[in-house]
Amino acid sequence: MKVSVIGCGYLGAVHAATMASLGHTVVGLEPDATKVWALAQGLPPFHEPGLQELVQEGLISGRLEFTTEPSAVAGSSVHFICVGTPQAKTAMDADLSQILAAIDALLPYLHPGDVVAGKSTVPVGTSELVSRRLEGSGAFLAWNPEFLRQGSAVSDSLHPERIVYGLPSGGNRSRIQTVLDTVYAPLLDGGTPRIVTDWATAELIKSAANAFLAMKLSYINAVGELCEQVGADVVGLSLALGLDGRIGADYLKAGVGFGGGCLPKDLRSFRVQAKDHGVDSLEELLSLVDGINADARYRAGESALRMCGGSVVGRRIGVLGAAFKADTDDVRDSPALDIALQLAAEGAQVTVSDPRVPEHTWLAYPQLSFVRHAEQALRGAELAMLLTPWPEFVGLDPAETALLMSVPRMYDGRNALDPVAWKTAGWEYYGAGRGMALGSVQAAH
Ligand SMILES: NC(=O)C1=CN([C@@H]2O[C@H](COP(=O)(O)OP(=O)(O)OC[C@H]3O[C@@H](n4cnc5c(N)ncnc54)[C@H](O)[C@@H]3O)[C@@H](O)[C@H]2O)C=CC1
Ligand SMILES: O=C(O)[C@H]1O[C@H](OP(=O)(O)OP(=O)(O)OC[C@H]2O[C@@H](n3ccc(=O)[nH]c3=O)[C@H](O)[C@@H]2O)[C@H](O)[C@@H](O)[C@@H]1O
Repeated sequence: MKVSVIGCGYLGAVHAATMASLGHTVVGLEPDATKVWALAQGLPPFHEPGLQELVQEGLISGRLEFTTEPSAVAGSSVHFICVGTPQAKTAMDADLSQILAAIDALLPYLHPGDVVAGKSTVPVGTSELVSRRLEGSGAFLAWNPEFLRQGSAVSDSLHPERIVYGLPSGGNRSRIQTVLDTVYAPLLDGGTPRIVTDWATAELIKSAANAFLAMKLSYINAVGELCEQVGADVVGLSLALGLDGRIGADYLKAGVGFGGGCLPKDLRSFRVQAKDHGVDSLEELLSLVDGINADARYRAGESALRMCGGSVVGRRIGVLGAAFKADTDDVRDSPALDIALQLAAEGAQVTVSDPRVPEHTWLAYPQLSFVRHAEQALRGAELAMLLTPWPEFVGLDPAETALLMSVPRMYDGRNALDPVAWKTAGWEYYGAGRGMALGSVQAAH
């Protein structure tokens, strides 16, 4: 089947390459000529494990191409909409301008019977809006939200936990479902559960999923704050909670809070949706989740201040990590970057190290120094802050690293280090949600 993917950013580039690997002929449409050039060379413009190989396989097979030319989508049976839905610049709701522009650009090339499948994360009611725009084209609309995570996007796409179709009511429903079943046949045949529902439910499934993950994270971070107050250890607590199958161990790693291009903005968009529809209780719940998350970042800065004796003015701080999580180069709404900026604003001399964040990112932050390797960030520093748990940071040798520092102090914002090993090597160690607790976890089967 020929399919098009409209928007080839973090989601679309992975979706295009995945579709090609499932055997489809794929055209990826992207207005950013630099991204198209890179993708067409088989060199994705961002770091995502396994993506380069998948894109190269697609290009070599002849089934995958990238273009800036909208007419190239003509003849595709399914058009996947993967454009951005960022938070609006002056409000908390989602900015749908990329979606509407993408649909308008698609209209001249749609044929009756084509399926337009929205994958972007959108507020409830967007499908209704988009379907009105498609009127007269003869194309059908499905909302088919995506659940992949950056850093494991390729395997998440090839082995999804579920596939959701939001379909219109009426006679064309089964026809659209058949088309999508054909697209996803290799995954469905492999046993991936498929949920078929209406547009509004599909839209809400995605918002509710991201908000639930955010809620779990803010819950454990708030409990972590209590742990710090009473000298308890949130890491041991999380381990014990996670062994309860009803709770589950995922999204219980306490730290500096969640970030990225999706969880924070989707949480805020969901807040607006709840408020707009008069569900104040949900809005209040989500608002607390958002507030706890902001607080987790703020508390990291406060801990740094405390560890430096009450002021960071002129003090050298080495920050390990800038990306919002490991295995991505993405700094959108990154807690690490936010905390580094907070400390620079307090007067600290902050040097940030990240193995993947592209050099051009730093042009926007002249108040920070940037280096590629941890050693360069930590040399002469009196506080180290581990804020993104890249393996190269987690694997640092505490004794050797202590020699780099003017004072060996570690704030572990991800609880990724072994506090006993670091303290034994002479470090003052402080973990988010565990304070100076010596790692009280002992698990045995
Ligand atoms: N990043 C992720 O892991 C996931 C993202 N999502 C959702 O997917 C959507 C896209 O997110 P990202 O890929 O992270 O954003 P992104 O900003 O990396 O990618 C969006 C791409 O769309 C392109 N674009 C903008 N206007 C366009 C137009 N009119 N026609 C064609 N392309 C256009 C942009 O140039 C950009 O390359 C968002 O709604 C997001 O919430 C959903 C699941 C996972
Ligand atoms: O809509 C999206 O774009 C995606 O958003 C998230 O994926 P992603 O943003 O890639 O990252 P996550 O792995 O969910 O992590 C989000 C944030 O939570 C933090 N986190 C995660 C887990 C944890 O235990 N503790 C923790 O602090 C991460 O460091 C990161 O800052 C969701 O997990 C995906 O299902 C969803 O498709």
